[in-house]
Amino acid sequence: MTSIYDQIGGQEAITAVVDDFYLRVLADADLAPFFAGANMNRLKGRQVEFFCGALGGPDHYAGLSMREAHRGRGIGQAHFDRVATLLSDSLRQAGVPGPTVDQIIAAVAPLAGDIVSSAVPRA
Ligand code: HEM
Repeated sequence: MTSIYDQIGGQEAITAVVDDFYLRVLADADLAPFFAGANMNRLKGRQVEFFCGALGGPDHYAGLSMREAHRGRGIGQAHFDRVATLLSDSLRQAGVPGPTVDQIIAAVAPLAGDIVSSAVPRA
């Protein structure tokens, strides 16, 4: 069976989606503060590698585990859900078919267990 990675256009497509995704994240007043001081180019590179591996493509991800990367950042479930919504918007914008978008969001949803560390979303 063709991987989601191949279906959506491989690394080039994922790079475009990740670029668009972080534009949306940084434009969101609730999410932007989490990324103050982040090296966005490095983060984008890691995110592209992470998604390539997670969606069935080549796995060159050498970054931190999801738990290590997000520990102590006070990320609530509402923040996670907002990030998932923006990712979904970027995927649709890139022309990824709805059912495939749903599959991708379903694949990342369980990561909340490692990423969310605060029950109460930060105001
Ligand atoms: C689908 C969910 C998510 C995935 C797949 C993901 C993936 C990643 C990856 C791959 C890294 C880089 C780790 C490294 O440097 O080795 C990272 C870092 C980070 N993530 Fe996430 N993340 C997700 C959700 C979130 C959410 C919901 C927030 C906050 C609202 C967030 C905030 C951050 C921050 C602040 C960093 C560190 C940036 C830096 O200073 O380098 N992430 N994430």
